[in-house]
Amino acid sequence: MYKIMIYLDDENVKSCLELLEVAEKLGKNKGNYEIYGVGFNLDYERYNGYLDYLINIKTNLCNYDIFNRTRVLFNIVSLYNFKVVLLIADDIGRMIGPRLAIALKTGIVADVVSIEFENGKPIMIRPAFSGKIMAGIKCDDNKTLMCTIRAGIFKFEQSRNKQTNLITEEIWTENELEILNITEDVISYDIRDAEFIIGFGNGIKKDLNYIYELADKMGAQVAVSKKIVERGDAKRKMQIGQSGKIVSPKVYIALGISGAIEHVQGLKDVDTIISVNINHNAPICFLSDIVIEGDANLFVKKLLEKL
Ligand SMILES: Cc1cc2nc3c(=O)[nH]c(=O)nc-3n(C[C@H](O)[C@H](O)[C@H](O)COP(=O)(O)OP(=O)(O)OC[C@H]3O[C@@H](n4cnc5c(N)ncnc54)[C@H](O)[C@@H]3O)c2cc1C
Repeated sequence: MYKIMIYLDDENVKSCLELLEVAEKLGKNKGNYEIYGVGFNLDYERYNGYLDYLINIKTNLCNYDIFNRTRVLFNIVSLYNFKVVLLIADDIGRMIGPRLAIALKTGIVADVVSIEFENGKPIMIRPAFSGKIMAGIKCDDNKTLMCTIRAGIFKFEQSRNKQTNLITEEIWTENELEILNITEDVISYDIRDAEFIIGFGNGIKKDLNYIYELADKMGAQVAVSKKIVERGDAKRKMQIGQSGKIVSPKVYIALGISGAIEHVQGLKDVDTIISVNINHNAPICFLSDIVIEGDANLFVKKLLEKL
C-alpha cells in the first residue's frame, strides 16, 4: 500500500485541501494508495469525506513550537511508514518541511508548482533561478518523497466521497516555550481567499489611506507588489507574486503596478484584470482586460467621490 500523508492545519484549510490534488495524482500513478491527513488539534468535520484516514494529534504543544511539533510528526511518519509527505509552502510548512526531511534523512522539493511522470516516476516541477526557469526534480522511489506545494496552484476539485477513519494520538507535555508578548495583526484577512483585490505598487507614492478607504467601500481586499513591502508600507503577507502569495480573485485592480514577471506569477485564474498606469506600455497593461492610462492616485480619489 502506497501511503501518502498530507499535513493539515485548521488555520489554512483551503490551501491544505489543495494538497489532496497532488496526493491523488501521485497515488493514482502508483495504483494502490491511501491518503492520510495529519495535523494538530484538528476539526474532523472539516476533512471528513476527503481522506482515507485523519490522524488528529491532540496536544498542548503550541503551534509555534516547530521543533517539538516536528519531532512528533517524525514519529508519526516513521510509525505509519508514509512514502510521501506533502505540506503547503506557507510559513508553517516552510519551517516544518526541511526539519522533518533532515530527521527522515531524505531530501525535500520546495515550492512545487506542477507534477510530471517519467516511466512511472514522479518529476516535481519548481521555479528556479528567481523563476526564470522551471526545474524538474526526479524523485527516488527508495526514499520518502517530501515536498512543499505552492498554495493556489493545484485547484481543489475533490468531493466528500470517502469514509474517513479517525485516528487520535495524544501528546501532552510541558511547554518549553513561553509567550512574552502578543501583538495584534491589523490585517486579519488572507488575500488568497479574496474574490476582489485592489493591488497597489510603486506608482502609488502617498495617500495610502485612500486605497484602504476605496477597498472598504468596494468590498475588496488590499494587496501589494514587492516594492511596497520593501518600502515598508505593507506586510509581506499582503504581497502578490513569486516570493509572495498566489491569488485567484474574480477581479484584480492593479494601481501603479508595472506587472513584472515575478508579480504576475502570483496571479492565477484571475477573471478580470483592470490596470491603472501612467504608462500604457507597462507589462501589466498587456495582460489587462481594461487599461486606464493616467495617475492612479487621482483615479482613486475620483472614484471615491463617485461612490
Ligand atoms: C527573486 C525575486 C522575487 C520577486 N518577487 C516578487 C513578488 O513576489 N512580487 C512582486 O510584486 N515583485 C517581486 N519581485 C520584484 C519585481 O521584479 C518588481 O521589481 C516589482 O514587482 C515592481 O513593483 P512595482 O510594479 O510596484 O514597481 P515599479 O517597477 O517601480 O513600477 C511602478 C509602476 O507604476 C507606474 N506608475 C508610476 N507612477 C504612477 C502613477 N502616478 N499612476 C499610475 N501608475 C504609475 C509605472 O509606470 C510603473 O509601471 C521579485 C524580484 C526578484 C528578483
